[in-house]
Formats: sequence, structure tokens, C-alpha cells
Amino acid sequence: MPEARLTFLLGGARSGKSAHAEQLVSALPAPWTYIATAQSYDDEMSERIAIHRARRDANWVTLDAPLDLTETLDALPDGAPLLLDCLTLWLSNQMLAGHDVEQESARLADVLSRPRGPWFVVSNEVGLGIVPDNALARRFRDAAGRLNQRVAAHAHTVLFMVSGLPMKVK
Ligand SMILES: Nc1nc2c(ncn2[C@@H]2O[C@H](COP(=O)(O)OP(=O)(O)OP(=O)(O)O)[C@@H](O)[C@H]2O)c(=O)[nH]1
Repeated sequence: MPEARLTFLLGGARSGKSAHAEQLVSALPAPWTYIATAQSYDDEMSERIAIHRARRDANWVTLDAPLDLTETLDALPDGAPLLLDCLTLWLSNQMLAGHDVEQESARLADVLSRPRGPWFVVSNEVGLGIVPDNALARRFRDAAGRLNQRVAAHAHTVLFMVSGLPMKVK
């Protein structure tokens, strides 16, 4: 059975984090689980999701978890290689649903601190630009930074993606 360990991949939009994570997971024995947190509200998002789906072959099993991510992780079989894409969309879904993001983030980080297989988790680094001019975006940026720190603290390996290239930060 593949080793249980957490790999955390961070990066900006279009930094290549999903593709790199897919490569790492698909080097492990199939089948591979893909947990998607995105929900498609419009044609642009549907198109993005369709591109991702077309990239994954029949060895991938896709589970949707826009909100109930901790429960979905708890239900995974031991040893299953997992790609979870991505934490920041899950966080924005939690905020838009009016949930307590600190409490939900703590619960999620706790589950991720005990990976039961080779788990690869993708998140966005959203804090590198200027301070957003609206309060919701500032709340989101701060919550995302805190969640990323929590998960990175538990991860065995942390990779920061820059222009398609992985930079090992842990
Ligand atoms: N619902 C759903 N979402 C999916 C599926 N496949 C991929 N996604 C979502 O697509 C999102 C990533 O899409 P992109 O916007 O293209 O990626 P990006 O993070 O900007 O770019 P990269 O850094 O290059 O990966 C993730 O949040 C996934 O949850 C799927 O089968 N179903």
C-alpha cells in the first residue's frame, strides 16, 4: 500500500498546480480519486471543468465536495491516492453559505493532519497582490492565508508552483 503522506501544492491562478498534482498522483498505482470543490455557476466555469475532466482518463474517480469535504475525506478507503482540487474554492463556498470558516477550516486541517494514503492537496496563494478594496475579498484573503498555513504545517511536502515549475518549500 502506498505511504500515507500529505503533499500540499500552492500557487497563483494558472501556475500549473493542478497539472503538476495530476502528474504526481498518476505516478502512483491507479485508481486515483479526484475530489473537486468547484461548482459551475456559468458557462466559463463549466468550460474550465470540462477541460479538466477531458484531461483525466478512466483511472480517475471524481467526487464532488463543494462543502462536505471533511465527510468526503473521512469516507475514503485507506491507501487511496487522492488529488483534492482546491481548498480556496471550498473556502469561498463555505463563506458564501454563511458557515463559520474558522471552525470549518480547523476541522478540515485536522482531517488533513492524518492522511490515510498519499494525499495531494491544491490551494491558491491569493495574498501576493494589493489589498483588495472590498471587505468580503479581504476576509477571504485572510481566511485563505490562515487555512494554507494550517495545512502546510501538517504537510510532509509543500510545493509552490511558479510558471508551471515546482519550488520545494518544505
Ligand atoms: N465540479 C468539478 N470541478 C472540477 C472538476 N475538475 C476540475 N474541477 C475544478 O477546476 C478547478 C481548477 O480549475 P482552473 O481554474 O482551470 O485551475 P487554476 O487553479 O486556475 O490553474 P492551475 O494553477 O493551472 O491549475 C478546481 O477547483 C477543481 O475543483 C470536475 O470534474 N468537477
